[in-house]
Amino acid sequence: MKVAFIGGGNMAAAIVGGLVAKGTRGEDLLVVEPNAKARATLAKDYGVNAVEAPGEELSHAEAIVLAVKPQVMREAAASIKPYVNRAVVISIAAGIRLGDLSRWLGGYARLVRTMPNTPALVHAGVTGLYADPAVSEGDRRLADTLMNAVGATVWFDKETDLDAVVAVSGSGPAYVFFAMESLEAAARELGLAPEKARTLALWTFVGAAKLAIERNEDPAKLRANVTSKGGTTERAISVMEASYVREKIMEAVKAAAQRSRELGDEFGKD
Ligand SMILES: NC(=O)C1=CN([C@@H]2O[C@H](COP(=O)(O)OP(=O)(O)OC[C@H]3O[C@@H](n4cnc5c(N)ncnc54)[C@H](OP(=O)(O)O)[C@@H]3O)[C@@H](O)[C@H]2O)C=CC1
Ligand SMILES: O=C(O)[C@@H]1CCC=N1
Repeated sequence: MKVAFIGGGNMAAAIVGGLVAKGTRGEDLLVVEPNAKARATLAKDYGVNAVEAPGEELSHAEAIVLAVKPQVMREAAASIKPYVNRAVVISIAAGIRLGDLSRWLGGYARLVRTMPNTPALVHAGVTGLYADPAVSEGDRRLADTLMNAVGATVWFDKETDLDAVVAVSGSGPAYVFFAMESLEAAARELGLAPEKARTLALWTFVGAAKLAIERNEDPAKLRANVTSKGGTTERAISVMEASYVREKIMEAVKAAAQRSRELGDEFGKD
């Protein structure tokens, strides 16, 4: 599959890296990226064709992934408009609505809105996808194949669900890293050596996630299995509950979804 990326930043690099590691040839990937250093890194690391500005070669792509910030999506869409005629266009931007994107592309309708996440780089991503009911099965399959190469895919029936997806799994890795940082910091405060603190914190996350996935059990049940009556976990959880940690996490995720809607309002205007 020939795929072009508009924007070669963090998320595009994660998807490109994941695709190349899975066997996609770098020469089948084109990245349009204004930053010379980012272009050089992508070309060196993955053997992709990296160019400064869109040109005729874009019209050979089967899929074009729009991987720029919501703030510059309108400008990026305008820059590729002359070359969009046979590709399915896949946006990974938070907030930007397909109706706005279609308008910027002169009424082009072969569009899929997605929300991937950075673990795509290690084939452990998860991507939420939405397309208008009029989008063909073939175009959906193409978008699914692309994102499925770097992790799991989950389709949604309502475009507004993508604002929830960005808040949960798009931004989610940052919440997990935040929790990792906190566990590591606590380990250090308890007197453990830094490298040992990190090993314990990281493997605790890997192990807990692996257990939850492989056993397919409710996390609440798995938590109960760790929590001995009158023991250490019970004490820790009681501190978290007294501080409303669960409620705060839920509040934070809802704030992220609200920000996604705001990005759509702010940067989707004409
Ligand atoms: N990071 C993440 O975890 C996730 C991000 N996303 C979405 O992915 C998109 C990109 O995010 P991210 O990769 O983090 O951002 P980055 O800033 O890392 O990457 C965007 C890249 O696009 C370049 N760029 C700017 N304008 C244009 C243009 N007109 N044409 C081509 N390239 C351009 C930027 O160059 P310069 O820096 O020089 O401006 C930059 O290198 C966003 O819309 C975000 O919502 C989705 C899921 C997860
Ligand atoms: O923070 C952001 O806006 C982007 C979208 C999801 C992850 N990063």
